Amino acid sequence: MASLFSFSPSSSTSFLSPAKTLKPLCSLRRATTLHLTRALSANSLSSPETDTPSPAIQSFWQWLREKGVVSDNSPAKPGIVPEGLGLIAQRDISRNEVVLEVPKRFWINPDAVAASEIGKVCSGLKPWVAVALFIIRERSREDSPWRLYLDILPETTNSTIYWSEEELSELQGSQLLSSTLSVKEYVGSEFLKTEEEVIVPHRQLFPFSITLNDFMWAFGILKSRAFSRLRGQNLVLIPLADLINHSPSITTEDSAWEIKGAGLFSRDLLFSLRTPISVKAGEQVFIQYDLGKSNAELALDYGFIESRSDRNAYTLTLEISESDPFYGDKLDIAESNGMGESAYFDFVLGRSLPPGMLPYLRLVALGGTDAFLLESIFRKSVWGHLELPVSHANEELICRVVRDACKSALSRYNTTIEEDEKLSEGGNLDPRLQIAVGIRAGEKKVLNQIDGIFKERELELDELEYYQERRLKDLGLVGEQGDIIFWEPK
Ligand SMILES: C[S@@+](CC[C@H](N)C(=O)[O-])C[C@H]1O[C@@H](n2cnc3c(N)ncnc32)[C@H](O)[C@@H]1O
Repeated sequence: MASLFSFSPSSSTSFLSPAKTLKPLCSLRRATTLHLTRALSANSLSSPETDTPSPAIQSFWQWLREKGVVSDNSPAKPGIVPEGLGLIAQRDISRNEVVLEVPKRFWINPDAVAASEIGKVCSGLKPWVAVALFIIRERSREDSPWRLYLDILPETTNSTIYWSEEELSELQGSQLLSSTLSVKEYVGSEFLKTEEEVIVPHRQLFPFSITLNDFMWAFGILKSRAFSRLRGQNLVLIPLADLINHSPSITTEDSAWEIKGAGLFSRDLLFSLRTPISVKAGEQVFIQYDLGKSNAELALDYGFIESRSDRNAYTLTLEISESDPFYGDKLDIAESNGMGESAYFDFVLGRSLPPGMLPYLRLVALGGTDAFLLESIFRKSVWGHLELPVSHANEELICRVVRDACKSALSRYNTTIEEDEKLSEGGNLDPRLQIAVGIRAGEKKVLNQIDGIFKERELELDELEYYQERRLKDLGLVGEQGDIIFWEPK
C-alpha cells in the first residue's frame, strides 16, 4: 500500500513556468576560452577600496547612453549592492513611476535569435535552448554587439544548480535536492541533444567548444533574469531591466513592468519598469519577483530564500498504482474530476490541506467492502462521496499511509529542526549553507504539520460520520440519536 503514495520533488523542469514575474531560469564557471567577466561577488564589480562601479559597469552604462536608452537624467543607474548589481535611484522616485524603458531592439529573445546568423539552425529548438545558444555564442565573439551587456552578467549565482557536491550534501533528504538533480539532468540531456543535432552539424557557426558548463551557465542566466509572459514574449532577456533585485518586503502583486508601444503608430515596443514603492535618491529600487514561489523554487531559480513562513512548502505526490485491482475505475474517476494517475499537492506551512487532496487520497485507498462505490452507477456521484469520510477502514488507511510517508521522509534528513535553528541563530553562515539550513528546516516543519493533521484525524476516527451512516440518514432510517429506525408493520 505504501507504494501508492510517494513524496516527490516539485520539479520545475518545465521552463519559465507561468506567473507574471521575473522568471529566472540558473550558472557555472565557464571555459577559459570565453569571456569570464564576473563572479557573484560584488567585489569584482567595484574598483578596489572604493564603491566605484568597475569599468565593465561604466562601459555598459556608456553603451546604453550612446544608444539613447538612458541619459544623465535617468531615474536609476546600475550600482554595487549586497545582491551583486542592482538599480540605484539617482533621485527620489515616486511609487509607480517609470524607472527605465528598454526598446525592443535591445531585447534578447527568440525573435532576436531568429534574426541572427544562427536563426536558421535554431528554428526548431525550444525557445530557451535557442536563446541559451545565442548568448553562449555571443559571449565567445570578441566583436559581439552584445559584448558590453554580456560582460556584466554573473558567472554564477547561489542557485542550487551551481552548488558543489559538498554544498548539495547539506540538502540531504530534501525535495530541493531532488528537484535540483532533476533540473541538472534535464539541462544535461538538452545539452547532449543540442550538441548532436545543432552544434556538431554546424561547426562553422559554432567554431569554439561549447561545454555542459556553458549550457548550465546560460540556463541559470535565463532562469534568474529572463522575463516571461510579457504580451506574447515568453522568454526575454532585457539588459538593464534584468538588474532589478527582489525585496521580500514588497508584497504587492501589481505588475511592476509592462510592454508598451512607442514611436509613430506605436510600432516599436518598449519594456517599461516601474517602482512598486517610492524610493529615495541613493536607495536601491526593488520589486517582488513572485509571491507564489516556495523557498525551494526561489533557491533553485534565483539562489536565495525568504524567512516568511509561508514560503516553506512540501509537495506530496499521490498516485494510483497500475497494480491496483481497481486501477481502471479509479483512473476514470480521477480523470472525470480533472485529475490523473498522479496528483501533486503543495502543502504550505501554516495553511490547511490542499483542496482535492482528501478525496483523491480516499479514492486511491478505496478497496474491500467500499469498492462498490467504484461501480459505474456511482460514477457521477462518487467524487461527492469521497469529499467526506467513506469508512473507518478507508480513513484509517489514509491516515496511516500519509503518516508513514511523513516519517519516512523526515528520517532522510541528516539534521533535526532544532539543530538547523541553532545553526541559523549562530549567524555568519555562508549564503549557500544558509539556504540549505533554511530549506531543510522549512521542509521538516511542513512534514511535521502534515503528520500532525493526520495524527489528529486518526484520534477522531471513531467520531467521524461515514458513508453508510450518511446514506441511512438520507433514507430517513437513522434517528436523532443515531439509532437505527426499524420499519415495523402496523
Ligand atoms: C534579475 S538578477 C538581478 C541582478 C543581479 N543582482 C546581478 O548582479 O546581476 C537576479 C539575481 O540577483 C540576485 N538577487 C536578487 N534579489 C536578491 C535578494 N533579495 N537576495 C539575494 N540575491 C538576490 C540573485 O543572484 C538572483 O539570481
